[in-house]
Amino acid sequence: MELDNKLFQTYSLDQTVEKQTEKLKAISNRYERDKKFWSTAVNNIEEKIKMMKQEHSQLSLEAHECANSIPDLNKMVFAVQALVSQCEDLKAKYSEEQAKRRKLYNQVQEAKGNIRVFCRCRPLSKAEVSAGCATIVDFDAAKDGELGILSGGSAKKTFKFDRVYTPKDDQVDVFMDASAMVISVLDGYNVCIFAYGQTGTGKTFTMEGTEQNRGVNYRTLEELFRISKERSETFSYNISVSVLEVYNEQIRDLLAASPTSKKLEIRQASEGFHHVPGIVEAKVETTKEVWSVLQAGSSARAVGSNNVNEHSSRSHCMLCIMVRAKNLMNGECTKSKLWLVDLAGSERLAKTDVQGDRLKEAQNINRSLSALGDVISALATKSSHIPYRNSKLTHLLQDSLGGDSKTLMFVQISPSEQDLSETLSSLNFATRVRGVELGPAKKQIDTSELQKMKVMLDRARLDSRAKDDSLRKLEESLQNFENKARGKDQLYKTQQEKIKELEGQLELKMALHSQLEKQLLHFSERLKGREEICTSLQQKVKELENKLRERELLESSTDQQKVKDLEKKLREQVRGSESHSITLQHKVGELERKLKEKENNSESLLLQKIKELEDKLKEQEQQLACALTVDSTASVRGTPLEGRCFVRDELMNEAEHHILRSSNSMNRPRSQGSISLKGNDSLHDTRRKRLSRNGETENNNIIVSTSVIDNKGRQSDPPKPFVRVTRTAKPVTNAQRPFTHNRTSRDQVQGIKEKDNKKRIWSR
Ligand SMILES: Nc1ncnc2c1ncn2[C@@H]1O[C@H](COP(=O)(O)OP(=O)(O)OP(=O)(O)O)[C@@H](O)[C@H]1O
Repeated sequence: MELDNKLFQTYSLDQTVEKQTEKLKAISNRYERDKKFWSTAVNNIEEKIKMMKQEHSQLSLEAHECANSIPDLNKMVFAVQALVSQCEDLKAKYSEEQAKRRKLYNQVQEAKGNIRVFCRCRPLSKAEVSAGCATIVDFDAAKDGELGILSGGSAKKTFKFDRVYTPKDDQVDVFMDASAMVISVLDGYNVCIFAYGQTGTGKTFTMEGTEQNRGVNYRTLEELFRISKERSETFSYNISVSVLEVYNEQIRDLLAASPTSKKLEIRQASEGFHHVPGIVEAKVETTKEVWSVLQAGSSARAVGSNNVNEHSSRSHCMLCIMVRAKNLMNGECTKSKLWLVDLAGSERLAKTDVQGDRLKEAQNINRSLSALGDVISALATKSSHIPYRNSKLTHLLQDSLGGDSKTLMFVQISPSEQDLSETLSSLNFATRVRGVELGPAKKQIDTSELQKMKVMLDRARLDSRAKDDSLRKLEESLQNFENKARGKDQLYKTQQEKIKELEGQLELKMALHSQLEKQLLHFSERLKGREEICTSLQQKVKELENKLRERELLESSTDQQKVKDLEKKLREQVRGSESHSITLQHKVGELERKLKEKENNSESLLLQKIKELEDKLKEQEQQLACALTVDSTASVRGTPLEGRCFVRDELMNEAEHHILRSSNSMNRPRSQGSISLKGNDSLHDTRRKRLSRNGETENNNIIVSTSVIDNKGRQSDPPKPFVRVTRTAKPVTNAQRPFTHNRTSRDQVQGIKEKDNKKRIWSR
């Protein structure tokens, strides 16, 4: 019990310890989790505080800056307003100045003459030098635009031009003077630059040039792009290029992808604007594109010709640069043309020298060049009719030659004495051209753009309104900025408050953290104490278990020994009882036999006794009858009839018992008396001994013997109240059973016999 108690206590202690450990584990886990959480939270808060402090300092700086910058901003706004108004004024002044500049420029141009002639003399070619050709050109007064031709040895013929270029002057020098004329096309004037002269005098060299020494064409376009870029804020330009060739009075598009048989004709689209429908207008935006376009035209010119130089000298190469300009300030749109023409060779061919196609070519060239001369003559004489349509060349140049346009002529001459006549002829033609007085150039305003200009004007108004709005918005944004600054101040204050709150929270959490650590230490100490108790208890339990095992071992060995001894004794007793039962059975058999004999002898004696008893009975009946008469008188006094009957029955029973007792007393001493003396007593003794040892009573055993086997000899289930008895009765050996069984059967037989005797007695 102690062990059990101890075990139970240890078990309960274990359980409590386990629970406590679990609780402690949970607490420690929770603590660890909380610790981690709080440490991360603390770190986060610290970082946030740092960030907020930084933000705070930044915000405070910004707020200070904002506060400081408010008067500056006000100043800036005023300055911006002033600048806007100044800008408007400047724009107006600029446009006025531009107009004035253009007017003055044109006046200068007009003063110089709208047709300007530059004379350029090529150097002697190698062939000419090797041939020992002498130079007939005098460049002494070239800077003053004077050129002397030494015709024969006598006299020097002088020619005056706008510029005279010596063979030493390069392409840059030539273009520098031409560029002023070129810029006019961007201002909306039609311009024509053409090179006139004898074959091989350097027309193509001046206009096209080479890749290393690029000519007027390329440099013109380059300059146009440069100036258009410069003016990109005030003007937008759209530049396109067409390359044509007039050969044998036929126009050929040199930029066309494939040569067509269809003849290109000149059409008048509007007043002062002629064009060739169907020609390619290549839009160029870079100088690289220009060069590729010019190269394409140059290569196309050579197609179908055996001798490139010959072909180029027999056709007019015309480069048309179309400029669409838009003044972004006033919305003025212009559409102007710049013709750059490399004319065919101007040499006069003798009719007898050439025939056939060559003659036709020469005639066509002469016709076109004389048409050009006629046009110039007409322009010089201010004729009402200018014969532009006499040739394709003049027809194409109609818009850009004379009238409202500006013209520049390069008269190319050879220095060689061999080409003297042709040089003089060219110089005379050039002098004639230079003598032409043109009226003031007229700007080619694009009338179709008038509507657009109106729209532009409206847009400009809208823009000015939008600017006003933007100014208002600027003011509003300034106010917003001020408000933001105030809001930032407010935010700064709230953030400071938040920081304080967070610091307080942090302190609280730190205190909680330290408290939790203390709790953890306390719990860990308790846990250690419990663990020590637990280990000591476990040791005790182990000791007790060992003791218990030892005891169990000892007890089991002694019990086994006892059981073995008892078994031995029991076996011996069983053997003794078996031998005894066998002797008893023998005795019973003898007794039964003797009984039968005695029954036979006693029957006569019984009959006598029965008679005696009958007599006695009769006497008693008589006495009873007398007594009944006495009782009848007594009944009158109140004795119940039932009571009398009872007395009678009692008497009868008594008589019966007497008879039975007598009969038994006669039978039993002989039949059962010896058994009770010898067999039963000894059996009872042994049984009593066994029962007394087992703690049972004799009666119980009797009950067992009667309860286990019924009258019919069948074994029935024992009644429930005797369950314990039947269990204790089990050790009864098999040797005893026949005895009990015999005894009961014998009792039954005895009972039956007694009943028969009674019946017999009563029947008698
Ligand atoms: N100013 C110059 N400096 C150096 N060389 C020049 C100059 N002018 C012309 N030449 C050279 O003279 C030669 C003939 O020139 P170019 O072909 O330009 O003459 P052209 O008048 O165009 O002839 P064509 O009428 O046959 O076309 C070329 O080889 C060219 O390089």
